[in-house]
Amino acid sequence: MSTPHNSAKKGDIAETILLPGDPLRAKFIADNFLENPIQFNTVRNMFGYTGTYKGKRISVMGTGMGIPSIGIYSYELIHFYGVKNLIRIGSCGAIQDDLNLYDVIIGMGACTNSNYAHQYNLPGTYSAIASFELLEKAVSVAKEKNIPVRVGNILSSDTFYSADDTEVERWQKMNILGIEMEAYALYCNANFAKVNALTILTVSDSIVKKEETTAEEREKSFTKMMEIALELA
Ligand SMILES: O=P(O)(O)O[C@H]1O[C@H](CO)[C@@H](O)[C@H]1O
Ligand SMILES: O=c1cc[nH]c(=O)[nH]1
Repeated sequence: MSTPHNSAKKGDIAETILLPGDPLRAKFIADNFLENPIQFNTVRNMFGYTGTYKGKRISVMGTGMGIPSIGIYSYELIHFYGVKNLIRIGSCGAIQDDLNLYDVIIGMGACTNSNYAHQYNLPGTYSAIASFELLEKAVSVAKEKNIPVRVGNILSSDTFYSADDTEVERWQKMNILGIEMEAYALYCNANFAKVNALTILTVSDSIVKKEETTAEEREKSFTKMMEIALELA
């Protein structure tokens, strides 16, 4: 069985999967961290691999950028491939002054400016939250590895380039730590299906301090969040 976006057969994908936006970050993880990785997807160059890490079966696959893209991939992983633990490992723009490049953030919840949750026809707004089980485990792995993490609320934005240059300040006042573009949809899909999801982010740029990393650094050097996520299988 395959889908329009994934050529994997049922059983090719592990119950736990790491989900970077960038498919080349998925390849980097397979090449550098997985034992015996086997590639299960190349459709649209959205590379996906399954291997083992410290003897445990785990997969990694790109999701592309933005809510519609991760919405498709995570839905298929959950409903067609039986994936139970979905861990996004992404980059984000920090919007608090005390966050620096390469800091690791765990998204306990995600706000959004997207309409993704309208599909559920809820009589109110939906708070998209992470799995407590994965969150607790990630925090304890980070402590064991001596990796400082900030746990809090993030923003999944539909825009990378916004027409409104005053909006960041308002999210900042609500104690949002960083802005990325996928977690909200991942959390909606996971909660709707009653499976586990978590988002771990590395600060790739500071929107407030006007500092940024390069594209190559975003692909290859965000290893602290990868080391935490790999232990969650
Ligand atoms: O580095 P990734 O995981 O792609 O995450 C962030 O980077 C992209 C924008 O540059 C968006 O996908 C955003 O969420
Ligand atoms: O979505 C994103 C990702 C990284 N940096 C940003 O400013 N936004």
